[in-house]
Amino acid sequence: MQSVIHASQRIVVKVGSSLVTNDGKGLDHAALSRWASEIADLTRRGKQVVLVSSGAIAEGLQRLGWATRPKAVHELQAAAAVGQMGLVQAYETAFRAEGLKTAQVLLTHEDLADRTRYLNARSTLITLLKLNVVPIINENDTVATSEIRFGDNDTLGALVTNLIEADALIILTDQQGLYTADPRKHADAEFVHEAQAGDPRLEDMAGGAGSSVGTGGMITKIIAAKRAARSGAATVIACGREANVLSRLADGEAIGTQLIAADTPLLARKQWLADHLQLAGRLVLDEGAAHAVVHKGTSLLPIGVVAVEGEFLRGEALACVDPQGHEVARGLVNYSSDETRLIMRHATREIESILGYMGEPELIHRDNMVSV
Ligand SMILES: Nc1ncnc2c1ncn2[C@@H]1O[C@H](COP(=O)(O)OP(=O)(O)O)[C@@H](O)[C@H]1O
Ligand SMILES: N[C@@H](CCC(=O)OP(=O)(O)O)C(=O)O
Repeated sequence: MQSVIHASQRIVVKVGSSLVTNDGKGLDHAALSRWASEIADLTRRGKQVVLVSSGAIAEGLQRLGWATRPKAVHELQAAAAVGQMGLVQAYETAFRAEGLKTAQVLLTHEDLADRTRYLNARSTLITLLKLNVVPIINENDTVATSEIRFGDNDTLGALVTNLIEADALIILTDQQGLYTADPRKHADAEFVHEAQAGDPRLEDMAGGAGSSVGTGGMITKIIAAKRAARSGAATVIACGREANVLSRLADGEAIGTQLIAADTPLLARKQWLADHLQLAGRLVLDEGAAHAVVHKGTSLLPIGVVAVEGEFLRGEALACVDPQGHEVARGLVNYSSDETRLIMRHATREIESILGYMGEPELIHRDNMVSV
């Protein structure tokens, strides 16, 4: 088995808090220098690399002399703001020693949920890569509140992978990769060398965070791989403490767990629809409409809707659920909630007589809808 990284041109590398801060003991400058030198090696091979780095909160706690992680969000945000300074300073120094420039990019979920800001973030990142600059990305913790957070940087790494249509996502952590159970708790857990991203059995193997500073654990990495696969990217989960891990992967050495993308990549706009929208309500579809949307890829017509939940405006994102309540699709609605309540269960030709005007014939057009 050869690592997919060998043939990957554009790569997102994510490093977790436990690695970056030496399990919360303070920035691991030696590790940062190693990764910088390996990323420089990758760029010399013609690859483009984006780094998603955690560690701001853990480093902030250390700098502020706080022994325990506070619960209050504003204190965590303050710690992140302090720690982020240390983080970017350390990366800038480490990459400068390799002759590479860095750029700090802080993102929130809202930035990616807004189509214009999403496209701006995409073109900025691609411009930086063309300029041979290494973008260093983290969540903008200072402004992100709980409802709008990515929550963990594994998710952020996957969304950045989709955003720039990278070929691969490498998640560096404190384990060799994925085991059949958390190796900290199960000494007999077996190593998983390769699997398909999105295989539901992987989610049963993965547990929560292993250290006091990591947040997501293995489960967020497995879900990140599933998301990255939506744009056709493979994910490698490997140990960031392994010598020359990135260069060896680029040589083709099969280290870590490789999660291959099986599905055909979704079109960029559909990926954005699937991942970045905050839902404003739900439409309950009848059996026939749910089947047509999922299996035939058709638009959703008002006649197939049996119930409307929530208050929303034209253009907002809605979940479409089948009669059993399972989400089958999501998309951008052409009518407000009040209008939708009036036209649901009616044929398209009746829209004009009910509303007094005729907008689009579909409630959600197939181009603005994605099955989930
Ligand atoms: N099936 C599994 N295989 C490997 N590690 C697992 C598994 N389930 C849970 N873990 C835990 O996930 C931890 C890595 O996640 P986390 O602590 O969030 O690190 P990071 O800061 O790198 O994101 C490991 O240290 C390990 O204890
Ligand atoms: N934005 C936060 C990220 C926290 C986080 O997701 O950490 P991890 O699980 O170690 O990747 C920080 O920099 O502290």
